[in-house]
Amino acid sequence: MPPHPANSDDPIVLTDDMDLDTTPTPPPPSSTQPWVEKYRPKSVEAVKHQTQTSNSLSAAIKSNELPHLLFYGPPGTGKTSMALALTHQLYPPTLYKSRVLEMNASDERGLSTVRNKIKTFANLTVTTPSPTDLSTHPCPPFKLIILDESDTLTTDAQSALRRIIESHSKVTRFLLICNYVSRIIMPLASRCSKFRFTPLPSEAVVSKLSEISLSENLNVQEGVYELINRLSEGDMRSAVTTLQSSSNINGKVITKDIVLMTSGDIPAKDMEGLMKELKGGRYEGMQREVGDLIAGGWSGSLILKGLSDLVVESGMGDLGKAEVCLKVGEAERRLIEGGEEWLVIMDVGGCVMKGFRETN
Ligand SMILES: Nc1ncnc2c1ncn2[C@@H]1O[C@H](COP(=O)(O)OP(=O)(O)OP(=O)(O)O)[C@@H](O)[C@H]1O
Repeated sequence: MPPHPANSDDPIVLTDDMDLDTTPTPPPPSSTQPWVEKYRPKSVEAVKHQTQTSNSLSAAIKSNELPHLLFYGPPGTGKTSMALALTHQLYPPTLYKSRVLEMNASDERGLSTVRNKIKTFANLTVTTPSPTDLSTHPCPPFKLIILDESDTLTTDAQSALRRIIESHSKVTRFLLICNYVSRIIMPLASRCSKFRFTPLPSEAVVSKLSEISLSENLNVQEGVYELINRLSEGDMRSAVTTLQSSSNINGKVITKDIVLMTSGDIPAKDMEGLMKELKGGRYEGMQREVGDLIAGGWSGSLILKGLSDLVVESGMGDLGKAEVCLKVGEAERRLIEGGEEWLVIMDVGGCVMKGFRETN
């Protein structure tokens, strides 16, 4: 393929490798489908916790008017789900392909993609909706381009995108999705209404997991939801994936041990011995327990994670906890630099022991 012209105002040339077919591939049978897809919210109202955003978008759907949008926030908080729900509520299925372009910028980060694929789609003429289409969907008089992971676009590509947004605003709206809003250049960000997605609180995670468990007929044992919530740290994708992986391993019965096994964390009972020795201030016991964990195949970084989680939940004083957190940070760095695992963990263990001693 010949190189694309450097000037963004040059004519666009359609080439064979310019794939504008946005027809979704048929989903796999629901039994093999990843649950994150199977249970993806179908409407903006069904996206949990991001209430301000859902309310604003519901109003936009009713008014049939939409500004350019920028969704940003940490992974697994519902940005892509909200964008897809919005487009499916706006456009009838028959016109979806000609009105909506879904792209992942991290696959195609360069200037030529922005200039060609996006600009070509923005220039396409659209068919007029039939009365039936309009009876079920608002079908606004503009196309919509969803650009996921747009913070991975190069600065040049973002500048080109800004110019395209300016010149095509009458017929095309853009919906940018990213994790880091600070990586979007100001002239682009300032043209969009920004919506911040925040990590999901435990009620939202537990509610979603309960809905899935009910639908999948799972027998979820006590404490499992709370454990998955803690492990997923506000990331719903991670929470749903952990539940599905646990079910893949153990069928319909989900226990805390299975969850821990799939999450890769050290089971609490394996850390209990070490915590007992640390609380009791027994140095030799600590040496033995750390040796056992390492001999059991657990990596230094997992032992540190398990240790810091237990310390944070323990009754140790705040000052002691703060010192342990600093020590763990330093220990992680030493491990990355090739420090000897046993020595690094023993050093943290000494700090934990001191924290408990000073608390008592
Ligand atoms: N707020 C939410 N309410 C309900 N389900 C959610 C929510 N957020 C995420 N999920 C679930 O997690 C899955 C992944 O969410 P989604 O792809 O929307 O996250 P994202 O914020 O776009 O993440 P990333 O930044 O990694 O692309 C969805 O399929 C859905 O099942």
